Amino acid sequence: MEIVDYVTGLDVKTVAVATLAFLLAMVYLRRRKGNLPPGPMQVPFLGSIFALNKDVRLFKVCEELAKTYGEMTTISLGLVLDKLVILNSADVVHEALVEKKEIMAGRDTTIWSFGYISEGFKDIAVGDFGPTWKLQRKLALKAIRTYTMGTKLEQLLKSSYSDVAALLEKEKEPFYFGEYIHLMLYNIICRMAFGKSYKIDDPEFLQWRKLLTLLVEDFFQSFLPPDLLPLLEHAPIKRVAAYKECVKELHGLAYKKLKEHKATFDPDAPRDLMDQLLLAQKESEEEEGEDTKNLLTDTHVVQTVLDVFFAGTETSSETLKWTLMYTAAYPDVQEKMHNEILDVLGDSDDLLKSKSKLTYCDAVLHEVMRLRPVVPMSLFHKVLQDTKLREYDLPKGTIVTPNIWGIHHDPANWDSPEEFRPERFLDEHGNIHVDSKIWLPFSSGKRKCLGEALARSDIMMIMALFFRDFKVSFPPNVTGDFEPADKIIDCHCKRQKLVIEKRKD
Ligand code: HEM
Repeated sequence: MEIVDYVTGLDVKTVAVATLAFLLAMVYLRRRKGNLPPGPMQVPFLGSIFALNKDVRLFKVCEELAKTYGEMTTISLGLVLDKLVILNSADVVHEALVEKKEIMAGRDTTIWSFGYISEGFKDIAVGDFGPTWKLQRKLALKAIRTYTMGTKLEQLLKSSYSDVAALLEKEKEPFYFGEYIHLMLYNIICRMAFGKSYKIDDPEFLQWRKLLTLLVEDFFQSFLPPDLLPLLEHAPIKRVAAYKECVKELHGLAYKKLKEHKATFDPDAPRDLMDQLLLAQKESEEEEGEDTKNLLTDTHVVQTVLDVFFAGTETSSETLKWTLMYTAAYPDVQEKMHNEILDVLGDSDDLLKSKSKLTYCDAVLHEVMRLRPVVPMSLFHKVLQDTKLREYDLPKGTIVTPNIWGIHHDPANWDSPEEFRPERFLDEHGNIHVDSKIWLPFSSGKRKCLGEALARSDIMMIMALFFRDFKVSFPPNVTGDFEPADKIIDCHCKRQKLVIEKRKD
């Protein structure tokens, strides 16, 4: 839809002239000269439109461009992002994100919609590198560890799983399985964040789900007019108003939770992630003095919890969806997983102990995440000081990102990369063997996914319970659609039906 369609009540000529003048000024100011890596032709305002319009999925386009431009490609997303350097080879990604990790740890804080939802980039995922981000990340990791290290995660996962398993058992015909996976992951995260056991039809739970799904599935899939021209934030544009309304509702829910938690907070008995963060806030004030007060304000606490929601639910649930798709397509793999789970876990429910012994299941998960990395272009990084990468100069402020999808599908890294072959992750003794330079679904370096341990524990435990109890297959005469959905930066599974039957053994 054209921007002008959104605008009501303004003289179109005035808007057009003002916009054009503003665009020209922006282009002039944002033009960066220098010795950047090569890339496809760019046109004013529209950037690399001719190369990018070949496929809506940026990761697919970048995979193709890498074949022409090699280890690094520079593209332009027009007015939103003038220059984006894509790192295509495993070696270059390592050099940039690991060897130069301090330099590559920034985030672009010019995108209006990200700034709006994060109340001025006060979260971890889009917050720029600096003392606040460091403290926030450290504390969030500490809080998350209280779940991954002990039995807490296992307990809340089991109860979310059993709610969903009861629903799955009722389904006799092929059905849209994705909804159930979503439900389970949202409920696990809600329980972890707020300690609240929602029933599946609880209005508050449904409200969380509705808002997060709307943001991730709709608003974050394209740029909003103020991302192109910040001034448009104040223009009467319907889509911007809808976004603001959605964010307002989300913040309303989150701050209500904060208020409830503060009113009943007991530092000796933290109940959930929000309490853990409040405790960390209190401790850091005591340990490091009043200075840290401004580093971890209530806004930071709320934003950290929202980060866990945003970053943790879609990613894990999409990974599980892909796992079900691949295991439906490879029944022999599924049987091997089932047998391993019976051997290791049996009828017991000691998931924590068993998880590390499920090596074949773990290899399957690695292979699914290689073939379908759900964040295939990572999150964009900002270069914090002038630097060189190979023969190219990357000035301070350049935006770079690893081409995770490309690296996972590159024949230079993987034998027959398009084949689903979990054994490639097993050594001759049957142990997991992973080269972290070429397997990077969680990215690498300073900004590496904060929730990797949590996601992997979560997914492995759900897999153990699910593949022990259920069998998954495609409906008769269906082979499954493995093409990622038409999303710009996410590798999501298309909505489709599966047959899920309770096992009798
Ligand atoms: C299968 C599941 C997941 C995948 C594939 C995944 C992948 C990623 C990737 C590729 C990034 C970008 C890293 C970069 O900028 O280089 C990221 C960032 C992040 N992830 Fe995950 N993620 C997953 C689950 C989770 C979970 C469960 C959480 C919850 C705690 C989480 C929290 C975050 C946060 C907070 C960041 C931003 C880190 C920062 O900027 O410092 N993720 N994730």
